[in-house]
Amino acid sequence: MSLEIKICGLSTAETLEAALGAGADMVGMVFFAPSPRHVDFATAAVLGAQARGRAQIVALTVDADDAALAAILDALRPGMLQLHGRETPARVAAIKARFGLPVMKALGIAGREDLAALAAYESVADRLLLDAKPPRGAVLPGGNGVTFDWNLLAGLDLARPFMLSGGLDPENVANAVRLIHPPGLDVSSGVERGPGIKDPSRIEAFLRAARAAEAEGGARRPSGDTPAGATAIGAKPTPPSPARETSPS
Ligand SMILES: O=C(O)c1ccccc1NCC(=O)[C@H](O)[C@H](O)COP(=O)(O)O
Repeated sequence: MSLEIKICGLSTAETLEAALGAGADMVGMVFFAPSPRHVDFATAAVLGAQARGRAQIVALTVDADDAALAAILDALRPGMLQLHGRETPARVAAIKARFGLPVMKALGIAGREDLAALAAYESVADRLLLDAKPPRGAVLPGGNGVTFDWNLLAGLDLARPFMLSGGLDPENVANAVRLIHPPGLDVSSGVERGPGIKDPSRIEAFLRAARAAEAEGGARRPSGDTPAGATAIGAKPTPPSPARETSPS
């Protein structure tokens, strides 16, 4: 399976077009009012029509109830739901049963202990999004531009595909691909020129860098086979790049 790349938090026709034109596999729209990337239903309907048939459309929600989910689905008509709140495995299963869409569950990773939650979710979700845990005091559960120690995922072998997420950008994504060979990548802040303001040139640069690293390293390797240029898996943890200064507007 080739590397799947999601550009998240798109909110304008111009930046959505940049992501689609640059070959994004998935495009995410955020339905979370405190986010600078939040889209209203009218905008969602327009962006959904623009993206349909060109990439997987992902609706991103946070602890939304069934009525809110139904309204979002009616507006955006997504192909996938991303649950980025405290949804339990049972809630994930209930949403799948109720709405009949593939579900990607986001999980926050800060330390090895956070990997314990993966098993319960990989049995109910179609895909996992492994994001950095929000920094203390963060307003948003995601989209914070913060990385975590990617070495924590060395040799990770899940029953479901996962997307590496959190603080990725055009400058660091190649190393993430070489180190982890993730099945998927997800980015939001790292392709913006300010909170919620996507930058077409950074979207294009991110996709270009990720695809080049994928071509260089090929498909996912068994653990222990570290390609040249990458930090040896299991070596001294790669210090996360400094959290980007992002503050929700
Ligand atoms: O992006 C947001 O504003 C957001 C708000 C509330 C919940 C989740 C949110 N984003 C989820 C994503 O999938 C982001 O792409 C992911 O957290 C990575 O963000 P970043 O570190 O900025 O690349």
